[in-house]
Amino acid sequence: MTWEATRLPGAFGRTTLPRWMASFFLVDAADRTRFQEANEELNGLLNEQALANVPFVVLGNKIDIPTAASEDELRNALGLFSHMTYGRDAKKGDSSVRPVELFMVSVVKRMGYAEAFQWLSNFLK
Ligand SMILES: Nc1nc2c(ncn2[C@@H]2O[C@H](COP(=O)(O)OP(=O)(O)OP(=O)(O)O)[C@@H](O)[C@H]2O)c(=O)[nH]1
Repeated sequence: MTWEATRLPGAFGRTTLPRWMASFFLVDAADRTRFQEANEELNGLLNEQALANVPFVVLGNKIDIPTAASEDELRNALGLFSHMTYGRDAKKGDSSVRPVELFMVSVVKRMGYAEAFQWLSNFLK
């Protein structure tokens, strides 16, 4: 589980935050024992004022493991159904929804994350 990287803003302190362009949150989709912990950590970050307008790419990793959670299961476990997102095909511009999206990936098999970067590129132009 490698969400420590997304905690980096805290290390700078609230008054000296750099401007974040995007946040990546990597969850081990094959480790259901840590889904609750991941849910709390992610929702804490989503509620950070400094990250309010930052696109969140949530990566459900290790989908090459047959017992890994499905996208729906992980979305539900992380509470992502409650966050309105732009959707996979939508573009930047609708300020009423927040860019938070889940992508299922396998880092070792190099699967899935190209789509995530493609989606993110919609918000960095
Ligand atoms: N099967 C599979 N293994 C992976 C994948 N990505 C990383 N791993 C392996 O998972 C192992 C542990 O890595 P992580 O899950 O990132 O764990 P960590 O962040 O170091 O440690 P924790 O925070 O304690 O989970 C390593 O041996 C990685 O090679 C993947 O996509 N599929």
